[in-house]
Amino acid sequence: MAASQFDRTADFLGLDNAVRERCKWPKRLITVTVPIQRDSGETEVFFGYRVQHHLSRGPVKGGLRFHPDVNLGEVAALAMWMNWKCALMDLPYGGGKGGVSCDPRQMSEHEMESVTRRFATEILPFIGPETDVMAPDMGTNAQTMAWITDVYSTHKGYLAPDIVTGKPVELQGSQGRDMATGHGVAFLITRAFSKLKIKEKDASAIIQGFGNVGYHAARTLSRYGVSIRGISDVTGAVWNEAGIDVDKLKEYADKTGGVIGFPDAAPIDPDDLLIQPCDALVPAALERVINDKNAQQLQCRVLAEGANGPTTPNADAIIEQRDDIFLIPDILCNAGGVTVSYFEWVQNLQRYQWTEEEVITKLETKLETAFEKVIWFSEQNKTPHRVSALALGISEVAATKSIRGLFP
Ligand SMILES: NC(=O)C1=CN([C@@H]2O[C@H](COP(=O)(O)OP(=O)(O)OC[C@H]3O[C@@H](n4cnc5c(N)ncnc54)[C@H](O)[C@@H]3O)[C@@H](O)[C@H]2O)C=CC1
Ligand SMILES: O=C(O)CCC(=O)C(=O)O
Repeated sequence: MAASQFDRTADFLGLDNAVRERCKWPKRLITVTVPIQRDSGETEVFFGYRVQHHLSRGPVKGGLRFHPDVNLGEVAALAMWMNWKCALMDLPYGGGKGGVSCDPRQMSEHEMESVTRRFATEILPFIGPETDVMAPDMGTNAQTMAWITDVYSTHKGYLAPDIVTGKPVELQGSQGRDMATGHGVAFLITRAFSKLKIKEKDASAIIQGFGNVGYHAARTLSRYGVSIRGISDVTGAVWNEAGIDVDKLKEYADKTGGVIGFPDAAPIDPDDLLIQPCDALVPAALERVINDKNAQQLQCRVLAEGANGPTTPNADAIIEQRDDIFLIPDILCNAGGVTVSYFEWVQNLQRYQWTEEEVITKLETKLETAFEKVIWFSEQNKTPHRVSALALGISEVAATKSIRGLFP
């Protein structure tokens, strides 16, 4: 998907073949084995990956994912998308992504810590505040980043908070990073609503995924007055036409392990959830969930891609034919996370902390600028929003590579 989106956009931009090839292929693909002792006493070997797509504009930046489906190809695609996202947001980074193929739902806290520390140790030679700065993604969180900070700092002999972002605030993490991605998704939905003349208090939303991105998107949207009708996670989906109390659902899901069984909403088939009428549909979990089977049936006004790669190219083609869906493409929609990660890195380099208000104000300014650029580009070039966002990101990277030149 990432490669075909790149090819389509590079064709549109008419990229010179030499630059095109240099933009397309990842610089480094690192695969490591991650042996740990499980609580049972048995040894298990996991596979871990880090892909550093390019370092032309600065260190690579991107999350670390723990999920059973993680593989080198997926991580490479996610790293490629990070390139264009960072460039679209005007952040001085290349794209990176990492992951360990493991199932956090089947692991104790101690086993998670062992996997994290061993993975960090294995990739130590390849990371650093000027080369590769990781952050949380699916299945990882602020605690994971704290363990990586500890491994790296112990190795260096001093505290190096700038080695990762998305750390706990107690360890010089940034105010606002935890909510940044979901808050950004919700903020951009309001920008799209304003273009479509939809009022928040009359609007409804459906959210797939109730983790970091889904929960904070739901929470912020409901604070704006949007009614959250349906929410799903790995345990199932729930529906309440009158609106779900997001804080209550969060309390319930934390206690029981998922949304299913929430007493103030009815169960609904997770696939059917995506095709219910709503003003905003937010896929905030997995890839390829909007595909050629359901794209024609979507009944949303705004499709806000909180997840990376939730829409297949076939579904894109269908959505482009429909003029009733306003797409906020992933590299724009979920860019709030990496933007506040950048703010965190800047604060860490300066050993200085900003307030939450400063962080969120700067975040919204950056998101608004990128959003308006994408809309402007689409109006000028009659291109779909995804192509516009990719074109803006890819052309920045191509320009950097061209001007730096190539050693003969
Ligand atoms: N955490 C961040 O700051 C950022 C995350 N993203 C992307 O957002 C997506 C979600 O990431 P996080 O919220 O961080 O992960 P997370 O691990 O905090 O939450 C993932 C959620 O998805 C749910 N889920 C898993 N399988 C599902 C299924 N089959 N149906 C419905 N829900 C399912 C899980 O139960 C969980 O609620 C990923 O694509 C990630 O790459 C993008 C930008 C930044
Ligand atoms: O915060 C970061 O550095 C990376 C976030 C991320 O992995 C993403 O935007 O997909």
